[in-house]
Order: sequence, then structure tokens, then C-alpha cells
Amino acid sequence: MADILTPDLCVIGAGSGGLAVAQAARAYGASVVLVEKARLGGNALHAGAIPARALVAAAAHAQALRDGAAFGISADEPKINFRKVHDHVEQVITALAPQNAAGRLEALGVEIVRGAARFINRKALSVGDTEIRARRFVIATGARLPVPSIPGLDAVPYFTSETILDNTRKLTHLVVIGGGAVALELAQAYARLGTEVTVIENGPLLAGFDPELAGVALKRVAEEGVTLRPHATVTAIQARSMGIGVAVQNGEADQLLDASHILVAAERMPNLSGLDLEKAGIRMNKADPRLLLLSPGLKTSNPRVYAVGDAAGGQSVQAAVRQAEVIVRSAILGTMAKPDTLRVPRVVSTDPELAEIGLNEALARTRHGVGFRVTRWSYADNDRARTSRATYGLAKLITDRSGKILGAGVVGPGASELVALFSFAMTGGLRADKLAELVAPYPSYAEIAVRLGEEFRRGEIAKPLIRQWINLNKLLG
Ligand SMILES: Cc1cc2nc3c(=O)[nH]c(=O)nc-3n(C[C@H](O)[C@H](O)[C@H](O)COP(=O)(O)OP(=O)(O)OC[C@H]3O[C@@H](n4cnc5c(N)ncnc54)[C@H](O)[C@@H]3O)c2cc1C
Ligand SMILES: NC(=O)c1ccc[n+]([C@@H]2O[C@H](COP(=O)([O-])OP(=O)(O)OC[C@H]3O[C@@H](n4cnc5c(N)ncnc54)[C@H](O)[C@@H]3O)[C@@H](O)[C@H]2O)c1
Repeated sequence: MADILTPDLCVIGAGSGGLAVAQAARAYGASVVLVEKARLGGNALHAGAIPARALVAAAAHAQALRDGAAFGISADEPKINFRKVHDHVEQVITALAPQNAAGRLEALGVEIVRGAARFINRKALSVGDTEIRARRFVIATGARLPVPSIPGLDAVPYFTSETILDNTRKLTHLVVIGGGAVALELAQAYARLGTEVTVIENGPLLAGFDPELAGVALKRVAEEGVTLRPHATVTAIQARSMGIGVAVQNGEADQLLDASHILVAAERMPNLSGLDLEKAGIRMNKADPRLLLLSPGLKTSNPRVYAVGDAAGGQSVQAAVRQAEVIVRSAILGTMAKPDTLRVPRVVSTDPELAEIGLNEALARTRHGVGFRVTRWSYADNDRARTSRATYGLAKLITDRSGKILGAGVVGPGASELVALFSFAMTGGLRADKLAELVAPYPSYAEIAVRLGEEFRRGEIAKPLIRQWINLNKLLG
């Protein structure tokens, strides 16, 4: 070994999670070594959130032209130049890359080591000729997409939810395997860019999201021409001289689709291969051996080693960033905490956007039985939505009987911004009726939060005890 480094903290992986840990640890004055085998910035910058959002934005422009007639603006069917759409996506990545550039991180005092890390024992890992003996380690190696075992899939070329973001060609008929957040937003984006799209999902579409809210998003995706097949199975894939045959079973019925391309957008799993975890005494979860065995505070079975982000089973940038704070406090200050996963917003970037925080109705029913209230407000009753003809949206506020906000869900324009507002209210411990005191610009989507507060209050006033109190006050003059 040529070099031996002995930092306070060694972070493996420079994606959203690893970068958040490294920067927070430097803020506490800890010495940090960051190991990265590919590009700084990880999935979100190069093959996830950012390129996907940029593609969705390009597709929204195409759709706006089609939807213009209702606003008195007519245009021909948009002409899509896929090469230029891809250039736009690349330009967005290039513009954001300096935030994660080596120079910026080094200026913060983070030492970067290039290469693939692997543990050599419980207290050290190696990267090429460099040995790193750190006081604490953080596995921030992200996720990978295991290929579903579908007969014939290995014999045809296919995109994954990451590689499709590099595509520069028009696709004729894209068959999407998977019906989660990533699948649906890419399906709608490709349909808007002129591709015929069929989504095949084993179970329900957008599983885990409030079905009433998800239904609003899915209805619009289907109305725009995406064929949605929930509870369907791809049974076989056949290479043909022209295109790809996809055999689908949906209940009793069998169907053979003519696809030009396939997108695999099934679950991503922690990327832990090549780390030699057993040499560090790091064990896997018995219930699901694809996952690490982790304490609530994200420590592995080796107390020197933590995991963050997708490697720890998180599935979003915001989840990784929340976990990073908890890990750094534990590793540097020795405090015990655990990330509150429910406080992390869950978002689907379809149009309309879908966003949830905290408990949704189904989770509230499981945890609180009948001891909770759902307050709704429709975008049809919001003046800003009327001006944009976006009246199909819906917001739901979930509270306990005393008005404590347990969660919120929104489907409609600006859903993720609105959910950020509810997140702030929950963090500040504001009760639902306090939302009525928010002074929102007029007309704005933020007024939906105010209306939910007023609606909640109206429900309270209707309670017999409160009515009696009001009447008593009247009698007292
Ligand atoms: C298409 C798509 C769209 C998405 N959209 C969103 C979105 O809009 N919002 C959102 O919040 N999330 C979104 N996500 C999820 C989000 O991108 C990830 O949750 C997030 O990037 C995870 O960050 P991470 O740091 O855990 O992992 P990553 O960003 O994957 O970083 C892991 C890093 O570790 C490196 N690495 C791996 N093994 C080693 C090793 N042995 N040695 C050294 N380095 C190693 C990798 O090269 C990589 O750079 C999306 C995902 C996809 C696929
Ligand atoms: N805007 C955002 O913040 C944003 C955007 C995208 C994704 N994300 C995050 O990424 C997470 C992961 O999303 P995802 O969509 O990649 O994964 P997911 O796990 O939510 O969905 C994968 C789907 O594929 C299905 N599937 C698996 N194998 C299949 C097969 N052989 N045939 C048919 N269907 C199959 C599963 O049943 C599942 O519904 C989300 O939960 C979300 O937190 C966030």
C-alpha cells in the first residue's frame, strides 16, 4: 500500500447522500475522505432526478402547444428533435455540475480519492493502492436496478430508468415494465414527445400513494394516450427481425404487443456489490437479504459503519439528506437519533404532479383507526387553478381529532411546493386551524392551504360543544 489515510470519516460514494454527509461533517470540523469510482454527483445529477426533471420539462413544452387551443392559442402538432431534447438535458446537467465539482469540495476541506472502495477488515478499506483507516465509515453507494427474470429479456436490448435518459432517438412504441413513480413520469414524458407508450405493472400503479390522489394523475396520463395495464405480467419477450414481441398476461387474457423498445423501471435495490462487506463484519437483513441490517440510527452490524441514501433503502434525494444529518450527528457528536421517514415528502413528477407528506388516509386508518379527520379542497375551487384551467387537482389534509397535522397529499400544479408548506407546518407543530391564518398571495395555489385550514375550522365549529359555547356567549350578551 502506497498511502495510508486516517480521517475521522470516510464516505464511500459521492451522490446526494455521500455529499450531504461529507459536507455536514466538514461543517463540524471533522476530517473527511470521500471515495468515488465514477462521477461526482451520483444518480440525481447524472441519471436520475435532474435529467428526468429536464426531460419532463421538455415534454411539458410539447404538451402545452397541444393544449393551447383552450387558451385561444393554436399550433400544429409540435415537431420534436430528440437530439436537441437530449442536448437540453445535458446542458442542465452541465450547468449544475459545478455544485459538486472536486475543486469546490476540496475547498471545503474534503479529500477526494478516486476509485472503487472495498473493505479489508472491520476498521479499514482500500481504494487501489490507498488504505483508509477511518474512525467512522459511511456506505453511500446508491442503488442499482436488478434485471427482472423475464424469459427472453436478456436476449434483447433494453433501456433502464437511468440509461433512457441518454437516449437521442425517437422511439416508436415503448413498453415500460414497472408502474412506480419513475415509470409513470418517464412514460408520460415519452408519450408527450410523440412515442406510443404502454405501461405494464405487476400490481397496482403508484402503489403506496393515496389511490384517490394517484387516480387523478393516472387519469390524465391515460387521457394523454399512455396505455396503462396494472395487475399484468410480462410473461416472455421475443426478439424479432423488426422490433420486439412482448407477451403480457392480464388476468385470463393473453396479449402480444409489438414494441420498438423496452424500458425496465422496476424497483432499484441497494448497490453493495464489490464492497466485501463480510470482511468488515457487516451483515445483511435476514427478512430481505438484498438490504443491509441497519439500526434505527442507520448503523450497520459493524458499529463503525453507517449507511445512507439508496444504499440504506432510501429512495429519494430528500430522504438521503435527512438521513445524512442524523448520521453526522451520531458519528461526530455521538448523539442517538433516527430519521423520521414520514417527514420526507414523496413525489411523482407526472403532470399533474403528486406529492405526499406524513400519513396518507390509508396509513392514518392503520395507525389511528377512526380517530382522524380528512379535510379536502378541490383545485376547481381555487381561482389560480381556474385561470390556468387546472381544475382537476385535489388536496387532502389528514389531522387527528385535536387538529394536529398528521399528513397531507396534493395532486395538481405546484403539488410539491404546497406539500413543502405542510411539511413546514408539521415541523413547527402548527395545528390545522392555524393554516387559515396564512396570508397567501391572490390568486395562488398556496390559498389551498388556507382553505383547508378554514374547512377544518368549519368542522370544529359544527361540533355540539362549540355550538353550545357560542350560544352561551350570545345569551351573556
Ligand atoms: C429516473 C430517476 C428519477 C428520479 N427522480 C427523483 C426525483 O425527482 N427526486 C428525488 O428525490 N429522487 C429521485 N430519484 C431518486 C434519487 O436520484 C436517488 O434516491 C438519489 O440520487 C440517491 O442518492 P445516493 O447518494 O444514495 O446514491 P447515488 O446518487 O446513486 O450515489 C452513489 C455513488 O456511489 C458511487 N459508488 C458506488 N459504489 C462505489 C464503490 N464501491 N466505491 C466508490 N464509489 C462507489 C457511485 O458511482 C455513485 O456516484 C430518481 C431516480 C431515478 C432513477
Ligand atoms: N419527484 C420525485 O421526488 C421522485 C421521482 C421519481 C422517483 N422518486 C423516488 O424513487 C422511488 C422509486 O421509484 P421507482 O418508480 O423507481 O420504483 P418503485 O419501487 O416505486 O416502482 C417499481 C414498480 O415496478 C413494479 N415491478 C417490478 N418488477 C416488475 C415486473 N417484472 N413487471 C411489472 N412490474 C414490475 C413493482 O411492482 C413496482 O410497482 C419512489 O418511491 C420515489 O421515492 C422520487
